[in-house]
Amino acid sequence: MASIEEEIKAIEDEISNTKYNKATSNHIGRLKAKLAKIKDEAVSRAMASSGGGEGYAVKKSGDGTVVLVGFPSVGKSTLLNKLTGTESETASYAFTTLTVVPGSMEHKGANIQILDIPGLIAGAAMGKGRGKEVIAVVRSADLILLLGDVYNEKHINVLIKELNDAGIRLNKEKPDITIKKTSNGGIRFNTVGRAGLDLEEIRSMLAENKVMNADVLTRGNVTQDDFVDAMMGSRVYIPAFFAVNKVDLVDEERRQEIIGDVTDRFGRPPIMLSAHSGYNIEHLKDEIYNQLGFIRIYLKPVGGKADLKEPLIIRAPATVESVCNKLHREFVEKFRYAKVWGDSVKHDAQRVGLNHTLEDGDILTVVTKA
Ligand SMILES: Nc1nc2c(ncn2[C@@H]2O[C@H](COP(=O)(O)OP(=O)(O)OP(=O)(O)O)[C@@H](O)[C@H]2O)c(=O)[nH]1
Ligand SMILES: [K+]
Ligand SMILES: [Mg+2]
Repeated sequence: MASIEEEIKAIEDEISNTKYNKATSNHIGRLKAKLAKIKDEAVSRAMASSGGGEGYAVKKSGDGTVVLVGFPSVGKSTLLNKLTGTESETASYAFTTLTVVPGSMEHKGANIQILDIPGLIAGAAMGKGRGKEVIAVVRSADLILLLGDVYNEKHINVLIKELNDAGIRLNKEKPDITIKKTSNGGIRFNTVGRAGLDLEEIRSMLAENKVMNADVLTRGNVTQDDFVDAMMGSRVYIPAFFAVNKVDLVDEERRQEIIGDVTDRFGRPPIMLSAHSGYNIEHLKDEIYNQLGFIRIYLKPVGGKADLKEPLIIRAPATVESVCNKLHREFVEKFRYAKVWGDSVKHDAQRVGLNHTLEDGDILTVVTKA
């Protein structure tokens, strides 16, 4: 019997050797669904049997959490220390860091949690190295900082593949797909806007998972891969960017070569860093702040003046409810209504409810029951 690796390889080969067209689309969809099933099973089996037990319990804190992901010894801990003043152990040998080390960075009024973790190696999604623990932490990130160094930028594809195998989708919106299993009636498919898929393809993919009856709703142009992800579940969608450390060790020509390489492989240029010399560290802080998508909300007590000096910092999209939750849980429990001045409303002092979405610079008053 073929090993799982061989089975996976055979399906991957068949998918890439089959041209996608009307005649083959159902078959390809079926293969993709089958591949996802085998891979997910292999991953959960490997994870269940690999050591490490509990994983690391790290409480998220602050206004957003960034996880530093990279091969051993690219300088994750050195960078954490530089950004946050933490003292995570650093050394020239691989797997110096064996747990999660949290630090916190103040930038432009935001309090950002940064997590330093053990190095990630090929096979991590299957539990290799500290894969099990590392993947669990990465899945909880609000933002992933992929870190390489000047010697290994070509391996960026390995990082992306491991995260992908672990169900982590980078820089991608979660596709809008609802699959509701039913007890009869076959597959019913509704779509809002131009659908990327047709009923037959959807039927083939679901059949591979032994789902014969379901109501399916998609919005926008979704692909087969998106559909398989929705069907399998447990996928996370996280923004990420790439930085290359230790640029102090190479000349300008090599730097340009690295920038070209990463741009080709990742689709966007990296931030070139030196955690040792501090080169581009301020730029990196700005990038982290921007990528987390913070907005500022100015709070105005009932009958008082708005505090225009110290806004509340929160990630977009933010509703009145999420701001209330950040302030104190009583605000939600005793909520009557809120008043808003700013871009998110048509007129000043507009009354809104908990599910109103706020915009950067809004002024907010929350009125509670006595
Ligand atoms: N030249 C140079 N060396 C660096 C830089 N940043 C880190 N290093 C060195 O690279 C080595 C590895 O650094 P660490 O911070 O331990 O790397 P890590 O990614 O945390 O490693 P693991 O925890 O083992 O995965 C150490 O010897 C650091 O001093 C840098 O900007 N320039
Ligand atoms: K190291
Ligand atoms: Mg380390």
